[in-house]
Amino acid sequence: MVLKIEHLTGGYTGVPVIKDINLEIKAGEALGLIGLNGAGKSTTIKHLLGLLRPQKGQIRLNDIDLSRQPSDFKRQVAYIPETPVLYSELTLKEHLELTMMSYHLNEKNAWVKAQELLQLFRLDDKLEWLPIHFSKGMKQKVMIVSAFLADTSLLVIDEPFTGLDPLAVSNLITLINEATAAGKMVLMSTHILTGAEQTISHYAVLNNGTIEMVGSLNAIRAHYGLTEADPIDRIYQVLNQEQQNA
Ligand SMILES: Nc1ncnc2c1ncn2[C@@H]1O[C@H](COP(=O)(O)OP(=O)(O)OP(=O)(O)O)[C@@H](O)[C@H]1O
Repeated sequence: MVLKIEHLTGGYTGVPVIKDINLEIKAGEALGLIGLNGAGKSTTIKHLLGLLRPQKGQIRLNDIDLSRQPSDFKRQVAYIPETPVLYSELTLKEHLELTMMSYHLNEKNAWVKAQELLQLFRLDDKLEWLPIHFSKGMKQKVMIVSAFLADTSLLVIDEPFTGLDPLAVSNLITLINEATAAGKMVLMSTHILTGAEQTISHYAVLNNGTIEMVGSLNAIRAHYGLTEADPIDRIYQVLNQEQQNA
């Protein structure tokens, strides 16, 4: 399996927000999408989820083209949004049943996996709860459980670490590492670089709607003139300086 984003130009109106984006994620790889606020990370993700129509370019998972076979493509993709999206009238159990139906999962096998994930995130005794009873972090955990339950080839994760306690962060990192070890692909947008390095194989830096570079953490350090002693988050200061000089 390979995800290919080729010459993607798009956005919300006629004026493109992202321009000529080229990205590739192979089986077993986790790509970190980084960049300042407004750089175009969420817009790229919205295109990848089929929520926005490209002005130019294409997105393919192997030979499945998103614009031509949207249902086949979307069945291969699970998404963990930055802000949890839950139906107020559905219990946790019903949310998981919805995931099982949407992804055509075998219910018996899926419940075995669901129980493991629920236990990991300490939600196993909350199956009858409605979203109103959940804290922000618990809602985020429901999104995580649903996404890993879906067992798709590609996992798209937007700002995964905000709002989670350290135990949940550590469990999420373990799950992502297990997914890539099993040959799945991950695209993760994140501002929190410390910690992300435990899961991410390479990074793409978005700056003002274009990909400025793709590479390992060391390649990024070299590109932006950072030394090994510099905290990796220093990259944001360099990007900010670049924008001010432009
Ligand atoms: N719904 C929208 N309609 C019009 N323009 C939008 C919309 N959402 C975002 N934009 C614009 O698109 C550009 C890229 O925004 P995007 O949300 O992709 O950035 P981001 O890199 O995800 O930022 P952040 O780190 O703040 O989440 C910004 O200039 C933003 O103003």
